[in-house]
Amino acid sequence: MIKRLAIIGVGLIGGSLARALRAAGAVGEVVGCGRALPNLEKALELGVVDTFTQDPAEAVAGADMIFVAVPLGAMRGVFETIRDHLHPQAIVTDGGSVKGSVVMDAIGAFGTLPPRLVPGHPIAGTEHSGVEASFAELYHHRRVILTPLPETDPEALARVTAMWETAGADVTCMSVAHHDEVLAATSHLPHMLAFGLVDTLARMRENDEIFRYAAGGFRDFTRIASSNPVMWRDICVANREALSAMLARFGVEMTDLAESIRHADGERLLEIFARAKAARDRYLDSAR
Ligand SMILES: NC(=O)C1=CN([C@@H]2O[C@H](COP(=O)(O)OP(=O)(O)OC[C@H]3O[C@@H](n4cnc5c(N)ncnc54)[C@H](O)[C@@H]3O)[C@@H](O)[C@H]2O)C=CC1
Ligand SMILES: O=C(O)C(=O)Cc1ccc(O)cc1
Repeated sequence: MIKRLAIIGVGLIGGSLARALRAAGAVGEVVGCGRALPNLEKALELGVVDTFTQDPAEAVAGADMIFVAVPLGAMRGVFETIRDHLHPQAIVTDGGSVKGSVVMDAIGAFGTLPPRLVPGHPIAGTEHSGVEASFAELYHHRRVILTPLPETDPEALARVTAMWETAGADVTCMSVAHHDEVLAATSHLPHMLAFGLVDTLARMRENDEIFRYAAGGFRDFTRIASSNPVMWRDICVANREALSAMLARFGVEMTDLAESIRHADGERLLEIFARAKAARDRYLDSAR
């Protein structure tokens, strides 16, 4: 049971956690904190938070659990603002999509990694932002990755694990570096492909006509290109090393595919498509 939960950044991710914990009766009071007043007023009106403030230092006062769910570029500033206002037993965790940058931001702000800081990442979301997009079931049967460090307090880790499980999630732990490499491949690269494809087509002269004749495959593939540009700029910058490596690798594979097409190498094309179909079918089976 969390007595006082401070949510810094009451958007899709922060708002959904607050809703889930409230629905489970696992939280006493929820204090929301953010920069945009209309979003905080909406959070209050929707019953996602009990009170709100625009000052993170005020939000964390007396809180036993603090969830930071702001864009990655705002993490360090939030850590610096809350640093001197945390209760000694308070646990700080976050939902940022990259973990190496959050750990570096925490070390930069606190001087050393606080033992009661548990870096985390829910592998769940949508292309929508803001508290109005949040919903209590977002984390049901979805994975949450925690990346504790050797200095992380086991009791803090256990409490954050229990919090996510109460929200309906399955919790996995892994190292910061492994997290950032895996997510570069499975989440950050696909978002780059969607953004890149839609931008390329949008800049072609005939784009009105092209979009008019786009079929379901285009819609499925490009849904994530509607995601928040600020959030994705921050993810790219924060995970630039792993993402650049994945993009370079993918570029080589695309060049190979283009060559096979140019040479009408049907055998090679069948080999690539059959391997990809089998892999996706296996993924869907295991995700069921
Ligand atoms: N959108 C998604 O599908 C997922 C996002 N994430 C991560 O979760 C975090 C939050 O993302 P969303 O909830 O989607 O974004 P969002 O845009 O819905 O919510 C972010 C909130 O943070 C507030 N904010 C921005 N700067 C702030 C600051 N300096 N101080 C206090 N509040 C501030 C904004 O006003 C906004 O209400 C990001 O770090 C993102 O990488 C993680 C998993 C999935
Ligand atoms: O909308 C989708 O399908 C997503 O992939 C959402 C998402 C975005 C960022 C994350 O770090 C995790 C999940």
